[in-house]
Amino acid sequence: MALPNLEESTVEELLDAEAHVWNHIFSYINSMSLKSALQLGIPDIIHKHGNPITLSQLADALNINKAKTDGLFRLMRLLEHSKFFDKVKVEGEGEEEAYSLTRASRLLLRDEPSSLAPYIRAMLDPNFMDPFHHLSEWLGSECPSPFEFKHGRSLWEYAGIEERWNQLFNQAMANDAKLVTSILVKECRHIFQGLESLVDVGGGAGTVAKVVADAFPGLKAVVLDLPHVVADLATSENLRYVSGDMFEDIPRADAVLLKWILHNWSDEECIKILEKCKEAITPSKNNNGGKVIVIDMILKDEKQHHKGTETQLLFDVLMMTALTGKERTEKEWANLFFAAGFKTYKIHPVLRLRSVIEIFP
Ligand SMILES: C[S@@+](CC[C@H](N)C(=O)[O-])C[C@H]1O[C@@H](n2cnc3c(N)ncnc32)[C@H](O)[C@@H]1O
Ligand SMILES: O=c1cc(-c2ccc(O)cc2)oc2c(O)c(O)ccc12
Repeated sequence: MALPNLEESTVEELLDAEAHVWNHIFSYINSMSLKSALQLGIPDIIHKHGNPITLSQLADALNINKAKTDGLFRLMRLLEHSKFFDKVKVEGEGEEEAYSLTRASRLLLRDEPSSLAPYIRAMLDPNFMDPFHHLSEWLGSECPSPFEFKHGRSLWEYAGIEERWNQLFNQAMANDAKLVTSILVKECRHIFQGLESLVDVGGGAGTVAKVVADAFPGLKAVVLDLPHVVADLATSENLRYVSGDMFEDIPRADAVLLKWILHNWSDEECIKILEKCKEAITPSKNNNGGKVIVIDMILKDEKQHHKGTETQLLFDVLMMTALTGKERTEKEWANLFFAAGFKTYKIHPVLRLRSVIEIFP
């Protein structure tokens, strides 16, 4: 195939290439505009207003400097373009326009059970974004990750000493867990039905374990996580926290859950974790147990130009930047499962970009 040559390109092709570069350079303005809208509380204000809100009503509610109303208009115009807000006609003097929420901005509401607001706040915090400035230097270094290159210690060590960072990270994870679990208990009942015990390894604050234990009476859940995550969390009737290290010991149970764990780690580390999980599971007593349940992405074939491919590739670079992990294709997953001694697996592609994978010894 001939290489694209700028001298032989049409004007149209040249300008397309320039726009492509500009969009990539400035895509952070999308993130920062979203962050500002959240900081200002715009989604909550529109929601509280009850009806679509005009620009002047929004400016009044925000109590901004009135001379900056045009700035607010321009911020809203970009976010409307990115489908965070809709503009609708309202009755009034003349044909006034007003902003309403979209499904995406409903996910930013403070009191929405599946709100992603804390997730956005964490991920767009300068401390979280810093390691991405060091990707190229890291490639020439001996350091395990750009995160460690920037912060001088691994993500888990850093979380153990930087309490504000730890809180932001755990809240972001709990945020995602809420959204995922609301889908899991609807779409994946057959995976949990009949289990009497479940260990959520690296289960964070216990968001998933709590909802699953409540949704399946008779199931007792244990959350295993590092001391700085679970130290102060209270045990309840069907949920217990264990502080420990999954590379050392995992409490025994009918099934083990690994949500957003394996993509944090290298192949060698994953095999060690999976071997520990295999030791922990009680062979099935015909109660649907004796398995490990993995929730992670399965990389789509890049050549198919699947709509979610970009998101999956972004997560892959995220895992490389934050930790020593990666996103994996089905073949790469299968290799890990077999290397750890598992015999079969079953994929349930119920979460669009992520899958629930049951693996059996
Ligand atoms: C990406 S978070 C996922 C949290 C949760 N599973 C979820 O999806 O919301 C990874 C979790 O693994 C925990 N973790 C890291 N190293 C661990 C270890 N050696 N033993 C147990 N948990 C660990 C972290 O503290 C963190 O809570
Ligand atoms: O969504 C995330 C984000 C991170 C993350 C981002 C930026 C940093 O400087 C550190 C970490 O880490 C995640 C993670 O480890 C995971 O398993 C799932 C999601 C995310």
